[in-house]
Amino acid sequence: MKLKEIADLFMVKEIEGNMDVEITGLQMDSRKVEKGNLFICVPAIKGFLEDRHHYAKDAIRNGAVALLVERDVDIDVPKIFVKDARHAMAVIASNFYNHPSHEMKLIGITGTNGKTTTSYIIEKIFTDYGLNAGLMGNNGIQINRIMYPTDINTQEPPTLQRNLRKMRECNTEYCVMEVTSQGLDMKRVMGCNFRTAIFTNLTQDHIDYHGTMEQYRDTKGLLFSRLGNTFKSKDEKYAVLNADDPSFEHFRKLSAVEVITYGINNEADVSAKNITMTSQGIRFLLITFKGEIEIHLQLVGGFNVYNALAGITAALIEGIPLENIRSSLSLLTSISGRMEIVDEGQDYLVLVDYAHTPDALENVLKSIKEFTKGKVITVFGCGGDRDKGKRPIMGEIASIYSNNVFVTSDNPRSEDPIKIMNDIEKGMKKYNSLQYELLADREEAIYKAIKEATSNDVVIIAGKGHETYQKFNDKTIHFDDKEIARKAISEK
Ligand SMILES: CC(=O)N[C@H]1[C@@H](OP(=O)(O)OP(=O)(O)OC[C@H]2O[C@@H](n3ccc(=O)[nH]c3=O)[C@H](O)[C@@H]2O)O[C@H](CO)[C@@H](O)[C@@H]1O[C@H](C)C(=O)N[C@@H](C)C(=O)N[C@H](CCC(=O)O)C(=O)O
Ligand SMILES: Nc1ncnc2c1ncn2[C@@H]1O[C@H](COP(=O)(O)OP(=O)(O)OP(=O)(O)O)[C@@H](O)[C@H]1O
Ligand SMILES: N[C@H](CCC[C@H](N)C(=O)O)C(=O)O
Repeated sequence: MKLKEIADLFMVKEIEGNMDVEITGLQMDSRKVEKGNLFICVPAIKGFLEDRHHYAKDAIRNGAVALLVERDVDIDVPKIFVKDARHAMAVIASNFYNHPSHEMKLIGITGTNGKTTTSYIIEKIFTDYGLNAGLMGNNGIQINRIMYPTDINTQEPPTLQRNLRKMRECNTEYCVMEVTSQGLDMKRVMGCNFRTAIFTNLTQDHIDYHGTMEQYRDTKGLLFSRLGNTFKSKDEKYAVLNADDPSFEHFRKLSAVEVITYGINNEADVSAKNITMTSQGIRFLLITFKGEIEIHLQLVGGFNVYNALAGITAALIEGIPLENIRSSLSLLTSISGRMEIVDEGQDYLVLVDYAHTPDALENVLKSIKEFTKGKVITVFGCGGDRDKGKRPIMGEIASIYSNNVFVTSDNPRSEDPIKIMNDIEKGMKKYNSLQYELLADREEAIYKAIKEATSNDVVIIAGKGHETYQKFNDKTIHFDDKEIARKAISEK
């Protein structure tokens, strides 16, 4: 694509230099620039990103041939000046890759918890039905059933649109994408032609970024308000909303498209009745606008009924029969790092889960309480450089529902692990003759928790799920909760 064609995408802009240069790709990280790229100078955002204008020189040195900027930088190369580089980046990326989201059906999932789980449920049902479905989210990018790693959940437009194009080249018909609140705020998915937008739930997280819960909610609402406001189109769009969530009405009002609801307690188009839970899974009667059927999930945790209902609704929209949905759900075993059982033949249950928000931890512990005959032993920590407000709340939740708690480290990043544990401890209360210990070394905490377990107990290792690293101020080390748990069980 010529630089001139890129400049012509904007009404209000200034240009400087030769617009005839050929652009080979788009980049917003000077370290990743390739020869012939356009380097996009996005500004810093809420203290989360370094201002890319500072890296323009590095980018040119590394092979970039032109710059998109919000303000002038003293480098003599062709430049396009725009008012909003993030908006421009989204427009350019979609155009550069020839709007791949218009050639497939895009399903976006937003909410505090349950995005990854719901996306896997959808992918399973769709794939079993013979549809080619890709995934984009926290666990990576899956194209033609191969998972590629990512360092970010909702990707920046140059990577996101490139990956959507790759998916199209591999005949992907559906892309199921996790859409985070930061992603929406940073305009990463602007221009993506979503067919279905799903809302899971809204509880406290990321207040460090958004400032207040209202702002966090309003940002999530963008996924629904941006779905469109016209009905003269062949590709119908749908908002799938959790009728039981307190924010339901807010999102319903924002949606101009058809709203389809799911829920358990409030009236909904897709609902579950007669729910029974064990440590092996969940059974319920599914009631939908297409009929009723008994569902058996091998997933553990009552909250997974909501994730299943959201996924089922997305499948019903695409006309997948109830019998196929039932069969796929019965075959879905655990999802990496989500209530995943670590089984070394021991007579107590060990679960690795990704609960890193108060609501997730509470739901997980409540669910465990429902089926545990013995003690609940919890290992968890809170991330450094993330919402500090959730630390004491999670401390209190862990103390309410556990018999033993090992507070430990979960990616301390630039913070002092001891300080994070102390923040958590402020919320801990001596409920039910609770015993707890602060152990910064996560491996030691897991070993002690497993040593403590006896027959019929449950050890829940929360917060890191599928992650295979631990991030410290000065280094990132390999760390895998499942691996350590397996070792600890077999060495016991
Ligand atoms: C803090 C932050 O947002 N970092 C994002 C950023 O990484 P980065 O390394 O470029 O970060 P930076 O702070 O701008 O730069 C760090 C250093 O890199 C060097 N640098 C930086 C830029 C450059 O052009 N050249 C360059 O040399 C400099 O030495 C600089 O000091 O740009 C990367 C490429 O897009 C992102 O992957 C990465 O997101 C990280 C992983 C992140 O955690 N982001 C958060 C805010 C986020 O978006 N999270 C949500 C998840 C929410 C959820 O799941 O609930 C998400 O959607 O992922
Ligand atoms: N519907 C739900 N309601 C509440 N908690 C849930 C729900 N689904 C999952 N959880 C809990 O949240 C954790 C994270 O689940 P999942 O990865 O599916 O969510 P996510 O929205 O993708 O999270 P993140 O944005 O942080 O990646 C799970 O390990 C579980 O503890
Ligand atoms: N996407 C979330 C994941 C948090 C996972 C937890 N293990 C942590 O590191 O805090 C975040 O980056 O805030």
